[in-house]
Amino acid sequence: MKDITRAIKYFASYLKRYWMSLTFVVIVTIISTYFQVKAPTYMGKAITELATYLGQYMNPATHAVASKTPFYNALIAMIVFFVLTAITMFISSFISSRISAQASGRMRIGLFGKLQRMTIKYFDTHQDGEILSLFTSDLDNIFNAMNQAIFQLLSQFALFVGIVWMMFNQNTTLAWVTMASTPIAIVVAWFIISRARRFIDAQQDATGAMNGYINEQINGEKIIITQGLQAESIAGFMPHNEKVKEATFKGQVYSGMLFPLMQGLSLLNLAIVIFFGSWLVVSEGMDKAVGLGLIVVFVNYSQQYYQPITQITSIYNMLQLAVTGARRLSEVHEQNEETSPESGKKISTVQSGVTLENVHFGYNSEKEILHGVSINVKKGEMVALVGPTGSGKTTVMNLLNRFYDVNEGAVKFDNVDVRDLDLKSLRDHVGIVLQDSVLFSGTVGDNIKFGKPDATDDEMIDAAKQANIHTFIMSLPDGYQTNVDDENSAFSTGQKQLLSIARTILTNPAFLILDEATSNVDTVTEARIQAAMDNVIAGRTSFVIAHRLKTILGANKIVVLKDGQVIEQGSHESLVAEGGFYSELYHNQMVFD
Ligand SMILES: Nc1ncnc2c1ncn2[C@@H]1O[C@H](COP(=O)(O)OP(=O)(O)OP(=O)(O)O)[C@@H](O)[C@H]1O
Repeated sequence: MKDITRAIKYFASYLKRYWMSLTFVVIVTIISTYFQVKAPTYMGKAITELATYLGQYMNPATHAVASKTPFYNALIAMIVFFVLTAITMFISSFISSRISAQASGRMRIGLFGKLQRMTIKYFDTHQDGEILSLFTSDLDNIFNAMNQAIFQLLSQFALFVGIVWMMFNQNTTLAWVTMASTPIAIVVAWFIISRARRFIDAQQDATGAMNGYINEQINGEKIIITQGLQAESIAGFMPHNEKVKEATFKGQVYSGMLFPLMQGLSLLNLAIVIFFGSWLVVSEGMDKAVGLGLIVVFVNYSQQYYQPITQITSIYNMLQLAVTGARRLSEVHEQNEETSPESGKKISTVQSGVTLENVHFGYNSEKEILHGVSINVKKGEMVALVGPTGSGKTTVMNLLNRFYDVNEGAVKFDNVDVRDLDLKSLRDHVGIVLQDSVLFSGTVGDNIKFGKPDATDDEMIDAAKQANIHTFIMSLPDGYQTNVDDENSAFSTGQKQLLSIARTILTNPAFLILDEATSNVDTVTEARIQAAMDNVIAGRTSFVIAHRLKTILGANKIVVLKDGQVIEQGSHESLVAEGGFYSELYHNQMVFD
């Protein structure tokens, strides 16, 4: 019930701007239903008039006065009503499709916009596939429901009410006879739908598990090939496929049963209606022509009567999926967004330095990761952070850029707490080169200009030269115009890092964070990256997280982090002389290098 309230709120928030169009759809649907349920009465009238005409025509006494005009009039009225039904249905379906497309378009924009305002925590705690499925399966389910189910629900409900109303208007006894089998129809439809739904749910679960397996195997394809495990991989796939096949088949069997069964029930009902109708006509001594007309009218209503029951029960599944989708999207919209203070201080450069003051931090309340960390980076200095894996180096970087807020203590730029700084201004002046460099679709030039789209070509080339990547770019078929998606220009990890350094150089950040930018590359590329890093660091206040200690020998200060605490800090020489943890780390690495 909570889900339904949430879904209604979600739909209402997007649909309220279309209230005029929606009201129009409701009115047109009611008019359309009126035409649809009224048409059979003219069909009945046409039959009555035809029977009357034939009676008069056959009788020599009335032969001369027999006229087909009333029959033709009723026939024309019937056709007009059928045509009007079709036209109004088309209008209503056209407008509701437009509303659905526009509303789901807005939902998509709303979701994408929301994601752009979300905290890093959200992305750290949700898988890519999970986020992507909000756009693919959830929004699709919502669109389908809005486009088909809601319109269907409205029109079928109106049809049901209209038919019942018209039947009672025409003949109460026959109306009850037609409706007598309703409970059976509802129970049958409900049983089949709930069985089918169980298998459809099982099918979705099995498909999810199968996709997970495929994803894992594709990611590990290199290991599978090198270890010759292809046959095992296929063997592991088989049970997943089998489960999907079974559940799909059973689901289809049940949902496929619904229409034939309802059709059968409807035909049985038709026979009952004809039987009782004829009995009624005879027992009430009705006029032959009127009685015939009445039976024709009820034959028609009885056929139409089952349609809403079948349709409404069969769209239940679609509605259920849309309710789930709306709940999942509402949950995203309820997530915290990044906050920037009302009139946050703006920064343009680093005047005195960047400091962490007695910082305590944990990603969640159960586990503290940093326990009172204090680091001071003076203006123009390069400070390097080293420490074993899991010691909290990346966490420090996350706090410097305000991806997360500290629990205790403070991160300060020129003695101003980052929480008091304008967030955009902070991000504009902090440049980051991450461990995994990402290229966006577009050209090499677009990628370098990503952070500063209005940069001139000369500025772009200058940044690429400083990043040691210009010569490589010029060797590509289209130089800076080369598309990064082009399969002939696949970029190595090192080249991606150099492009990412060029991108950072172009934004000319006041404070620079380099996160393990030299891991995963060969020694030649490492030397090029080192030179590029030296260029980007020169004259800037910077903070480097490095695993390869020789890349940070020139740092003004090295801070050693262990288990979330600073255990040593000083210059390379002084730390080596101290003979502590750093000294041991350095000598161990020198052996391997
Ligand atoms: N998003 C997160 N949510 C919860 N815990 C996290 C998150 N990111 C990191 N951690 C935990 O915080 C601790 C410090 O991780 P961090 O990534 O800062 O270490 P690191 O020194 O950068 O390690 P490495 O050298 O391996 O990159 C680890 O115990 C890790 O499991």
